[in-house]
Parts: sequence; C-alpha cells; structure tokens
Amino acid sequence: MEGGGGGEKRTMKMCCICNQRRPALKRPKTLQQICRECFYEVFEEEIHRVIIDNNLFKRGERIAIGASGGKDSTVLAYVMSELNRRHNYGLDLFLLSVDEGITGYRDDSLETVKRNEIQYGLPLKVVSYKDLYGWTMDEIVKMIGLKNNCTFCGVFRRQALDRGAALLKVDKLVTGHNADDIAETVLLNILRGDIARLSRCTSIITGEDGPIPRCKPFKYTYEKEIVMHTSRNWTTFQLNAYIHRMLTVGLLGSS
Ligand SMILES: Nc1ncnc2c1ncn2[C@@H]1O[C@H](COP(=O)(O)OP(=O)(O)OP(=O)(O)O)[C@@H](O)[C@H]1O
Repeated sequence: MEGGGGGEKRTMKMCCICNQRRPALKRPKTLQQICRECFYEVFEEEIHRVIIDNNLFKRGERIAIGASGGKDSTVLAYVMSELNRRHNYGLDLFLLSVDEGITGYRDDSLETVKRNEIQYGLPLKVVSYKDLYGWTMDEIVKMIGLKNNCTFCGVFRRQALDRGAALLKVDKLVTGHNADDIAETVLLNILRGDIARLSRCTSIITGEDGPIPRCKPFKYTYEKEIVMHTSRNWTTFQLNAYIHRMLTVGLLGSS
C-alpha cells in the first residue's frame, strides 16, 4: 500500500497464509503472523493430520470425549465434531463428564458441557463421585483435609472415566491433554526418577492393554494456541466466567 505524504512507500503486512487479510496474531508454534480465519483452519487441520498419521480412530468406532468444561476439552469437543463432519471419519461421538462434587467449580463447568451438548449435538453422559463411590469430593475434603486430596481425586477421576466409558460402550476415550501437559509430566517423572512412567507418558495412545484405550489428539498442540482457539466459540462472558472459576479454585495466579 502507498504511504500518505513524503512519497515514501509503506507495505501493509498481510497474513502470511492467505495474503488477503491483516494478521490478527502471531502463532506461538511457528511465529507466523496470520489472520484469525487462517489460524482456525491450520490449527484444526494440524489436529486432523495427527489423527490420520497416528491412526487414532477407525470408521464406525464409538468415541467418548472426556469433557470437563475447561478450555482444552471444550476446544477438543468442537474440533472432534467438526473434523468428524468435515473429513467424514464416521465416528459416533459422546461427551463424558465426571462430576467430582466440588461446589463452585465443577457444577459451574458442567454448565459449559451442557451447552456443548446442545451446540455440537453430542449426547452427554455425566457420572458422579457421589453415585459411584457414595462421597462427593467436598465430603472427602471435610474428612481428610486439603493435604493429598488431589491424589484421591486423580485416582477416582481416572476410574470414573473408565466406568463412564464402559456405560457408554465406547471403543476409546479422548482427552484434552496438550503438549504443555505432557512436557510437565515428563519433567515430573524425571524429578521422581520414574523411568517406567517416563517412557509411557509421551505416547499418544495409552491403556491399550486396559479396559478403554485413551488418545490425546492435542499431544502436539501448544496450550497457548488452544486458548487462542477458544475465541472461535466462546463469548467474552464465557471466557470471563472460566477465568473467574479458575481464580476461585486457585488454578490461576491472580496477579
Ligand atoms: N471432570 C472431568 N470429566 C471429564 N473429563 C475430564 C475431567 N477432568 C479432566 N478430564 C479430561 O482430562 C483432560 C486433562 O485434564 P486436566 O485436569 O489436566 O485439565 P486441563 O488441562 O485444565 O483440561 P481442561 O481445560 O479440559 O479442563 C481434560 O482435557 C479432559 O479431557
């Protein structure tokens, strides 16, 4: 584009993919300056490539999406239903949520999952700690205090997801674990000196010898890009409500 006065020439930077629209962001993964539309497109098609290159699914399979109502699994639910339709995978998709019984946290995020059920037309199954184990997480914390409660919760949730997947009679469970989560797990396993887990924790499919294999289609996806992708479907209100929830339970720093 020609600049105004002085006869000097200024070039307006364009999206490096379509070269038609102004860039709206710099991709954390590639540092490319691209427009929003191209970002959604390349983000989703990269997940498609991961699914195809790793043979994650077979036509006709029933797949449960572990849906917590958080950013990762909300974007995962959208991307899975979109790619299933766009590339005709032929999968039967379900949303599976575990209600741990944490007041002010999971009850709020389950509202997001219920919205996704309607938005994406995916059947939702909710399994609760109360129904499965007779205790909510709030009741467990009252008994044992805050120390070690995450360990209990993690073990219970894992089992609850398996129980829910069995009720839905699915072939596989997909979760929203992303590249940052996996890097964190690798570091933890190094610090713990847990060689067995260290070799397993980076696999894109785990639990093939257990009741339900688990897949991580976001294994190569940066958390920052998942946050950027939420703008495709989340309103500012939903984003603010999510941040508020995270601050309430101390999963985000307030500074
Ligand atoms: N209560 C739950 N019900 C169903 N699936 C869950 C639940 N909690 C976690 N998961 C699954 O495990 C993945 C990783 O969970 P984690 O607790 O690490 O949350 P996260 O990284 O914040 O992800 P999200 O943003 O989706 O909550 C989630 O993306 C989701 O697929």
